[in-house]
Amino acid sequence: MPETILELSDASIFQRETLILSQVNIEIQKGEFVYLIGKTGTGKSSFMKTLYGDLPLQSGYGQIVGIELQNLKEKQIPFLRRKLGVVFQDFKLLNDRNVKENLIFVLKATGWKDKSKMAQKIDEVLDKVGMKTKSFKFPYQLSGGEQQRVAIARALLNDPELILADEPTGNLDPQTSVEVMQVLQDINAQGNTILMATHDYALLLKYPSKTLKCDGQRLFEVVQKQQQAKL
Ligand SMILES: Nc1ncnc2c1ncn2[C@@H]1O[C@H](COP(=O)(O)OP(=O)(O)OP(=O)(O)O)[C@@H](O)[C@H]1O
Repeated sequence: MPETILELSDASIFQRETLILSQVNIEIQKGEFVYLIGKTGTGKSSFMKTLYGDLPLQSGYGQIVGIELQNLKEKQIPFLRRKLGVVFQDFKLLNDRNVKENLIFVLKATGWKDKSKMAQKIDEVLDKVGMKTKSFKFPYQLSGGEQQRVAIARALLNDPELILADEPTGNLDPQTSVEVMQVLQDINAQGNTILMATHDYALLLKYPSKTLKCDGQRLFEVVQKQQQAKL
């Protein structure tokens, strides 16, 4: 039975009074890897922000990981974020502490108390992204690709039902982008559902998958053939 992790119907996305996207009708099923593409300024980040509760859904229906977006209350946002893993272009690691401490910070903030369980979880997520041996490094001692791997590990800490990655390779060179993408592919192969906003058409061609496109205030699915024709 497919499980719908994300569903929007007749939804509109606004930045204050400005309409960014309208008549959004999409679904993402458990286990899918979905790209979100579109020219700069077409609304990818606004869409992502709506999904993690940073922008209110002002009109239409939306549910994400079982939580309705249109009536989302301020106090439900931490609960929503705990069910999501969010990865940003600029990593957003805390520079004043090492990798392990960055992960402990998130675990504590999300209610974990048992030290041995925390250590076990940290080992597990760092292992998944190939960073187990670097847990004592500070972010500034790591390459961009390594920092993004740690950010992906951090997103995995609470076994998220959906990972939202907003331009995760945007600050990385092409080779490192492929390496980070391979980590995301491996995580997806292990059952994680991923929505990734990207500008990187080389990745789309190398790792074809379901693709949503923002264009002309609309968000719609495109097929790979069309993407290639437009390159
Ligand atoms: N805080 C804000 N207040 C008002 N308008 C905003 C705000 N943030 C973004 N916008 C506008 O919303 C539109 C969509 O921006 P958004 O950042 O969602 O696009 P994007 O597709 O993610 O672009 P990029 O690829 O450059 O990140 C743009 O016209 C932008 O100017």
